[in-house]
Amino acid sequence: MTHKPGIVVTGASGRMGQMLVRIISESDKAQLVGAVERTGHDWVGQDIGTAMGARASGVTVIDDPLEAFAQAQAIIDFTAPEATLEFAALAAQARLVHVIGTTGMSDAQIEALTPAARHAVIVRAGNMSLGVNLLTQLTRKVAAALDEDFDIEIIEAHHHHKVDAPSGTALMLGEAAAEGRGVALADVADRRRDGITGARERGNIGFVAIRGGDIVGEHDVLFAAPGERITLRHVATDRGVFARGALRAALWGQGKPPGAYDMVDVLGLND
Ligand SMILES: NC(=O)C1=CN([C@@H]2O[C@H](COP(=O)(O)OP(=O)(O)OC[C@H]3O[C@@H](n4cnc5c(N)ncnc54)[C@H](O)[C@@H]3O)[C@@H](O)[C@H]2O)C=CC1
Ligand SMILES: O=C(O)C1=N[C@H](C(=O)O)C[C@H](O)C1
Repeated sequence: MTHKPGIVVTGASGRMGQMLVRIISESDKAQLVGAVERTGHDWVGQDIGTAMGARASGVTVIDDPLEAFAQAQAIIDFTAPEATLEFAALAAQARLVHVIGTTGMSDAQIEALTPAARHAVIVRAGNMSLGVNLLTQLTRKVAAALDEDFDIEIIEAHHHHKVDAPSGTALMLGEAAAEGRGVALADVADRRRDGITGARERGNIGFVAIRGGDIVGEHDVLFAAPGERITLRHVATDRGVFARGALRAALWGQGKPPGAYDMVDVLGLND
């Protein structure tokens, strides 16, 4: 019998957590061995399947990540920045593959993952879908082919519960566009527009965030010049695309040397 890597889902009651529990439970390549929620959450102590309104899974939601990680080969983590940093330290101690989908991390928080990546495989991406990771490659190429006559704007739309802006995906696309242009995103990002802003600065990369209803995730990269426009677009209609990508990353990371990776590595999309 082949060994199926054991996976812990952190933030198991969340929108992504529940989708991950479902996708892992249906997979014949991995097994769900743990579900973690924050202390005080109603689901702690309950079977994750039952809490989700499905069949009992035999996995109880607990609030002690260390105990959960002891059973596992990988954790899949779509939670919040502070929680992700805590999990990274624990996953590194246990030498687990840590798949990070959490967005809204500051530069300092991302930098703080570096020590953990010396001991464990970390796969982190603001978007785990195949489509968006292809879109980043296309964005880089189009940005490299066009000059600054083309204003670049990144427009993203998400559900009304989302707490961070711009989205992790928008920032990935912004990085790709900046890389294509040979500039640093930090030098050209235009993230705030309100009031008398003055005319748009040539060469800037603008970000626009829409929040409403149950939008899963939509991203447009607009290249607008006098007389013509190009739009590259990705629309996610089902969180399963992120969860399947994350599971693929957790399996891909098994046996890889410690380090910081992203979905471009997992999907083999390097140019
Ligand atoms: N990279 C990607 O492909 C995607 C990333 N995301 C990101 O994933 C994150 C979560 O998104 P959602 O599931 O929509 O949010 P959510 O709010 O539905 O779920 C987050 C869960 O994490 C739990 N949590 C927070 N702190 C915790 C802690 N210390 N210990 C254990 N659990 C803790 C919360 O109780 C909650 O259940 C966000 O940052 C979002 O932007 C979402 C979708 C795709
Ligand atoms: O919070 C979400 O929902 C999503 N977050 C990710 C992001 O910030 O880009 C990915 C996806 O768009 C859904």
